[in-house]
Parts: sequence; structure tokens; C-alpha cells
Amino acid sequence: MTRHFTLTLDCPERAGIVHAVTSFLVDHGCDIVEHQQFDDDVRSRLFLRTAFTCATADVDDLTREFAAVATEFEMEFDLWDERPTRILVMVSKAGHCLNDLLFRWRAGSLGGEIAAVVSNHEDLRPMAEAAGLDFVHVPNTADTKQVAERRLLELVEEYQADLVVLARYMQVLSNDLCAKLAGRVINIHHSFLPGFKGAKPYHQAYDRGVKYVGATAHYVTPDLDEGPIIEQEVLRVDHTFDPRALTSVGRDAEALALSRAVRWHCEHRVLPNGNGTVVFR
Ligand SMILES: Nc1nc2c(c(=O)[nH]1)N[C@@H](CN(C=O)c1ccc(C(=O)N[C@@H](CCC(=O)O)C(=O)O)cc1)CN2
Repeated sequence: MTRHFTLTLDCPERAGIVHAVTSFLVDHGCDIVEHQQFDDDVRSRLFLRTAFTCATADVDDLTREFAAVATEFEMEFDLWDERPTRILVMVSKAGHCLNDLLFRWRAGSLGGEIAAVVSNHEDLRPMAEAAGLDFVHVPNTADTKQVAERRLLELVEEYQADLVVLARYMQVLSNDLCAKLAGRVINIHHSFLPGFKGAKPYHQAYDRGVKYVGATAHYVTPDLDEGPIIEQEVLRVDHTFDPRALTSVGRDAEALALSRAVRWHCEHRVLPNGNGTVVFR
């Protein structure tokens, strides 16, 4: 049976990297179906994503055997087979991002499998359960944050989640939780970062009189709204938009930016690069 694999890597820039990768794949009877690379001349690093098929190998064998190439070229690499990324979606009260993720998941265009929905409020239980998903209520206040975060880690294990998506989840994750889930949490911030950080960006945008509003999907780090950006979306507004209207038009930008970022992450198209990302769209 022909199986599908994806290889991503980054390493110091030098000659012979692509030749080494493609020779390894040919020697193992693999057929490249998509290849993208980026030479970062600022950091002198090469970033590469290759999708390929192979009828004989499995991901553990390929990973073990590719290690020799990786060592020779000082590569950071990952290899995946076609097992879909399992996603835990976290929400608070706003449902527009969850609604968009559920639609794309059911349409088969999200790139991953939603395993369950977790929330610090009950508001979105009907939407999740209507989609046939478990909905887990985990209250999270200043007094219960440690208990809530221990429960969240249990749920990540219980649902075997590879990725946690904060789909307008309005609680700040602790440094400890961010460390335990490093690179596995994507948040949608409802502004065009680095502008208007925090919980109420549309009011800040209104006070500033901006002509565009936007949204930013980024990996979560302990530094609020500072994580590596994956995708951004903007929409034109004008003086007639009050905070309510800005919030309304912003929902579209949030849902679009987040769903794209989740799909690209699940398709292994996003490679960290310093405090940024390389995205092989
Ligand atoms: N460690 C991180 N945790 C979270 C991030 C992040 O970037 N790093 N992003 C937030 C989402 N968010 C903005 O995008 C955000 C959410 C909440 C707040 C905030 O100040 N929350 C208050 C409580 C507000 C409430 O209860 O409604 C708080 O936590 O005290 C700021 C920004 C998700 N988590």
C-alpha cells in the first residue's frame, strides 16, 4: 500500500543538502510529490519540506535511517506519516472560531481531527455536542488556575491531542503549562499584532481610529501575545465602525486566520525560525 510521508528540516546552509535528502529518498524507493525550501540568508539556515510516497517503509524505519544524514548536516528534522493531527479546541464564550473549525473539520478541509472541546464556560456546549464531540467544562479563575491546568494536561493525554487550539479562550496559560506544551498550542489574537495586545483590542483600535483591523494566529509562549506568528488577516474599516462593529467585522478575520494556521500546522507546513516561522503554503 502506498503511504504518504512528510519530512521537514532546518540546518546550517551549505552545498549538498537537497542532494543528500533526495538521494536518501530515492535509495529508499520513495517518490517526491511536493518540495519546498527557503534559504534564510540572515541566519544562514536552510528550511525544507518534502512530501513523498513510499510503498515499503514505515515512519519509524525512515526516521531511524535518516538520522545519519541529519547528523552529517546538523539538521533538526521531523518525519510524519499520514496519521492525522489530533486537536483539542479550547473556547470561552465567543463561538465564531469554533464554528468555523467545526465546519472545516466536518468538510474534511481542516487537515486534522478534532478530538474534543474544552471550555471555562458552558455557553458553547450545544455547538460542540451538535457536532458529535465531547465538551468538557473546566472552570478557570485566579483561584483555580493550577487545578484547571492540571485537568487540561490530563485531557491532552486522555484525548491523545497533538495540538491545542485556543479558539478565543480568554485565560492566560501559565509559564509551566506553556513549557509542557511548547510548540503545540496555537492561539488566535483578535488584533493585527504587534498592535493592541491584551483582552480588549477592538476598544483600543476604536480609540486609536485605525483604518484596518485584523487577527493574528500564533504559537503560544509565556509572553502574552508574543509567540511566533503563523498567519494574519486584515480587513478595511473606517470612522463609522464603533467597537461593536469592529468586533463584528473582526470575527471573520479571526476565523479565517485561525483555520488557515491550524490546517498549515496539521499539514506540517509551519517551521519555527527564531521568534518567527517559515510557512510552506
Ligand atoms: N501564555 C499565554 N496564554 C494565552 C495567550 C498567550 O499569548 N500566551 N493568549 C490568550 C488569548 N488572548 C489574546 O489573544 C488573551 C486572553 C485573555 C487575556 C486576559 O487578560 N485574560 C484575563 C481574564 C479575562 C477574562 O476572564 O475574561 C486573565 O487571564 O486574567 C489576555 C489575552 C490565551 N492565553
